[in-house]
Amino acid sequence: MSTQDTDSVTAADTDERATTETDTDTPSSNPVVDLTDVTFGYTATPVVEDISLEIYPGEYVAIVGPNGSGKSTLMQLMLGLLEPDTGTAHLFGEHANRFDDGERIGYVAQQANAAKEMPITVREVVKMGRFPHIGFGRLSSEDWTIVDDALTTVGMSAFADRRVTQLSGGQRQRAFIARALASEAELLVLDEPTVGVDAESVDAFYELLATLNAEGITVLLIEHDLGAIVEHADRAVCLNREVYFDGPTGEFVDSDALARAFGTEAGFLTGANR
Ligand SMILES: Nc1ncnc2c1ncn2[C@@H]1O[C@H](COP(=O)(O)OP(=O)(O)OP(=O)(O)O)[C@@H](O)[C@H]1O
Repeated sequence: MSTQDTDSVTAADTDERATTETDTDTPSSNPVVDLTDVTFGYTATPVVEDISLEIYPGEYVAIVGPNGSGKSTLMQLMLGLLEPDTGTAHLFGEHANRFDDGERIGYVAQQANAAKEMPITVREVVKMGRFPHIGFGRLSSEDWTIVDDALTTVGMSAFADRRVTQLSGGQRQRAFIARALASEAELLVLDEPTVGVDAESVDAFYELLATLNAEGITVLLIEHDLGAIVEHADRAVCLNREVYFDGPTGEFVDSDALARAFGTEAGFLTGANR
């Protein structure tokens, strides 16, 4: 979904907006992520080069590309965790800095890195989602309601008191999505969220993402499984240092971008060589 409900906006509302000098509402057409001519390298050789792309509220975008093609780097540039060598990266209309927008962004890191050693419970993980709102103060009863609602949404209420180290991969990912929901994030960023998650849980996981996206949350993910991307995401950005394709997922698999970006891997990815 990529549009917002504007039916309820009356002509009077529109006039008032037009004449209000201190209008701080963000128009729905403003991009959440806005990269312009971004080039970045860890050394003198760029790993992403001359990337321009915009992601709008409500979109469901998958970044795809072969190993080492710069996907995670691009995501870090989008979030302001890395600074472009040249070009600009904006997040919610400002210089990208994930920490300035902590409450608006839910970041779900790669499964392999997430919570491996965290000796805390699921509820404690989800509670962290409230920290951008309350600092290190105590959670109010309203905050706890938000935490419990987030646990319910991801189907993890029954596991609330279990340590995250004692969860399956899929359950752990749900716990981290619940943390993002508890922070009332507008943008959910997921780096290979289904790595290490069993096949059955993967389907349920994508259903959850679809539900959240239908509720208006912008979803941006890195995913290796092209089948999953075509089935679930609306838009694919295919990267191999440069952008090879940016458009509807349905058009991606049939485009020559797949072969150009992935080379001989392409047949395996689409199942042609299996
Ligand atoms: N911290 C770093 N220091 C130096 N080089 C790095 C660093 N992180 C990544 N690279 C290199 O930059 C290139 C792009 O890496 P990146 O992790 O962005 O690719 P990716 O598409 O996410 O890969 P994968 O699909 O394997 O996770 C690779 O050649 C990688 O070796």
